Amino acid sequence: MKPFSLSVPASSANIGPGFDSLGLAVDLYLTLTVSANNTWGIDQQSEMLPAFNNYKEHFIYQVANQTAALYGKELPACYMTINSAIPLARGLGSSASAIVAGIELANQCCQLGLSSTEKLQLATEREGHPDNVAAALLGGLVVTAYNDDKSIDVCKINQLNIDILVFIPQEELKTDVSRQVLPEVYSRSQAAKAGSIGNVFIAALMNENYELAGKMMEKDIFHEPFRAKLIAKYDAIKRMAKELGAYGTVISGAGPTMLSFFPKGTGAAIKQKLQNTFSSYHIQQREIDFTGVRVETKLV
Ligand SMILES: Nc1ncnc2c1ncn2[C@@H]1O[C@H](COP(=O)(O)OP(=O)(O)O)[C@@H](O)[C@H]1O
Ligand SMILES: N[C@@H](CCOP(=O)(O)O)C(=O)O
Repeated sequence: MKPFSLSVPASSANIGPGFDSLGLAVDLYLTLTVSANNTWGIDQQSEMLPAFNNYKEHFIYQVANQTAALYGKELPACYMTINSAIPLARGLGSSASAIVAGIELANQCCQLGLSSTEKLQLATEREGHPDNVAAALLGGLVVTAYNDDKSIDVCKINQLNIDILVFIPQEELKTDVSRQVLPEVYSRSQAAKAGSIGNVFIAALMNENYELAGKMMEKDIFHEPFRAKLIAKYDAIKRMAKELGAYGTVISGAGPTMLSFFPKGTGAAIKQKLQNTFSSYHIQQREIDFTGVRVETKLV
């Protein structure tokens, strides 16, 4: 096996009304450098990454091992260096990136020849929803549907002429905890309204009508009203971002990170003003990653 490296972007799911459907790939990366070895070795170079005692406990190894086994293969022993700039449990898809990395690790090490569709299928089954994993795999803004037969339909939007700010707090919020506050059922009128808001949101983005898209972003019915209470400065961040010209501000994924869309070219100056007010948050301007997972075999 030739040495290779993998990089997988972070992702922001939902973007307001697209609960479990929309995902936006952002330029924070999980990276793996992998080479064949006599025994397994995992070297984590980022303090953010979760501690482990034995390689068999490592989440990425487990996903890779399970993927290889599904295709009747055994994962060969590797030495793997892992780095990450994706904060854990903040609503930026760290678990989705780790799942995509594990699947790609097995794909490369065992020469599975998996297609994008197969990778998306495996990753969605592991994560439970396709929004983050589709963005991490494909890049861009993905619009997904997870069908009753477990197949996934996906469209990718590559044209977004906006600046993006993310507000990352110090506190973690696990996705499973943040899903527990959501209702099991919605009435027909709520579902119809929530669906129509999502439809207008995507149509407005396609028309580059960002004012309308921003208005729709902030009208979600599926999850934001229930999760807002889990985020300390939810209302204050939305209010100030709007005053400074944001099209719209939403919870990133299951939270607690928030994300704003701003007119192109305005993000950098506005970021500074917001950072001065919300000093407990790490506010970053991020770019959209339009590529998704990358594999590089020409290592120096
Ligand atoms: N690179 C990684 N290596 C190992 N485990 C990871 C990695 N990234 C994420 N995880 C696991 O996923 C958990 C976070 O998942 P989750 O609660 O869904 O939050 P999010 O995906 O929004 O960051 C972490 O606490 C950790 O258990
Ligand atoms: N659609 C999911 C997205 C979770 O994203 P994460 O980045 O918080 O894992 C949800 O809203 O629960």
